[in-house]
Amino acid sequence: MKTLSATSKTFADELAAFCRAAEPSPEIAASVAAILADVRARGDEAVSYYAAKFDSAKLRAKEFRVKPTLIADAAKKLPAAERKAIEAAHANILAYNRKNLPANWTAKNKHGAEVGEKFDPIRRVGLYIPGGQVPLVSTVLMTATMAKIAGCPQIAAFTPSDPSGKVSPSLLAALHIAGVDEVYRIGGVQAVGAMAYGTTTIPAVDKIFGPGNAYVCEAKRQVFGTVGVDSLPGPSELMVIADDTARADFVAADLLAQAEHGSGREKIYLVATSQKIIDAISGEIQSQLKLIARSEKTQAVLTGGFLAIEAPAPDQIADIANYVAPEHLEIITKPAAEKKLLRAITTAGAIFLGNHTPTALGDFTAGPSHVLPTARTARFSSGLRTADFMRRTSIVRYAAASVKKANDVTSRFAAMEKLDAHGRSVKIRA
Ligand SMILES: NC(=O)c1ccc[n+]([C@@H]2O[C@H](COP(=O)([O-])OP(=O)(O)OC[C@H]3O[C@@H](n4cnc5c(N)ncnc54)[C@H](O)[C@@H]3O)[C@@H](O)[C@H]2O)c1
Ligand SMILES: N[C@H](CO)Cc1c[nH]c[nH+]1
Ligand SMILES: [Zn+2]
Repeated sequence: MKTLSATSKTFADELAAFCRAAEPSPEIAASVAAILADVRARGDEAVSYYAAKFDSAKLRAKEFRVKPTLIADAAKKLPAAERKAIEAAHANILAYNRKNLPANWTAKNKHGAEVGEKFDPIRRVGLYIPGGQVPLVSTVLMTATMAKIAGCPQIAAFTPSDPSGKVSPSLLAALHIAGVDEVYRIGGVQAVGAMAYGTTTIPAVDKIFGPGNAYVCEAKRQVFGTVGVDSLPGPSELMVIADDTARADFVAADLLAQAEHGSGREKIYLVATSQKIIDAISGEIQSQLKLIARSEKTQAVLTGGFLAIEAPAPDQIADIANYVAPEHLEIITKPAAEKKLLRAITTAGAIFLGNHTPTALGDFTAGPSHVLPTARTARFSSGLRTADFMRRTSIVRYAAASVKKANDVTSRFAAMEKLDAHGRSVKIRA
């Protein structure tokens, strides 16, 4: 763990350097570009090659797609307790995301013409469901649910298989419950390439959704333009802002939870109002680390990806949070400070308030999607929601009376832009 004081002269540079380490390195960018180019050139053959190389899975093209019967079967055999959990989370996610379904609208402009917007589902969407370290069953619900609410007619999901070609049965069951039956046992950059360019067996999608490790995230960045991408949700991040009302054991548990994801590039930040609080939480982290499974990968994040910052003043804390733009932000402070911080912090992916709101609730079941921007991209993008699965089209209708009212304005613009034919096309109707 690295500890900084927000009042030190070198603080801004040190914080910037720490954050830069979350961005994809030139080496990652170059290797991703090479894989994407190969998938574009060789299609299925390249997808098979990289599935063998990175996932040790020997897959022929005709085996990429998971048979729909296998997906339905996984749902049938799902243990009752797992079904109950998936259905309960699904209900919350559905309810939350139905609220952000955009509605068509029309209004009259100053000329009396009709103007408005209509929203349509994107025709074919691809969902990336991470599965390199562990199968993220919840990501199925956090993406597919919104695609369904939006009404996307074609939804294809991609997730890496294990070396024997198997995909987690719980993940397949979640896909069935969410209503997705086009599933490919392909992950990583090769899955993003297949979604973007299409192959003989995998039709290209119009937009790619979902989180992934640094390679997957960089691949999405590189294919943007050929296809749409939702945002850049990469390795998980959490910043906890804690004063002396924060329970050290709770904060430690939450930091360990996001460090646990295991790609090795996760980032955790503790911003505390005193060194005493940092010490108490660090002590808790060390004792709780002994209690969790897969602790070596978590330990690696604690060593290289954990930054503690002592910052006593709320303004300073808000500046730090706005700079880092963390994927998840927990604010565990006295009510007055919470109110101030909530107003001043404008760039976090998702905010969790108080001692009883661990980020894991948002990961699994609270309602908003856990697909959230990382690596400072929350400065300009937000978490996934239903509208991301839709296209918006503006609509305009002038009648003879309203076009007359617009003629003066359009002829002036046509003159300023020296575009005579533009002006004439309105004048001829006025
Ligand atoms: N920001 C979010 O919204 C969000 C949500 C959920 C999960 N996550 C993050 O998603 C990540 C999931 O990572 P994961 O690794 O478990 O699964 P993943 O499915 O994202 O990536 C696994 C794939 O990466 C590819 N890969 C591995 N090493 C490679 C290399 N050297 N070169 C090229 N490709 C390589 C392999 O093809 C493998 O199938 C975690 O970091 C987690 O924190 C983020
Ligand atoms: N914390 C991840 C988002 O960064 C979401 C997740 C899924 N499963 C567990 N956690
Ligand atoms: Zn998580």
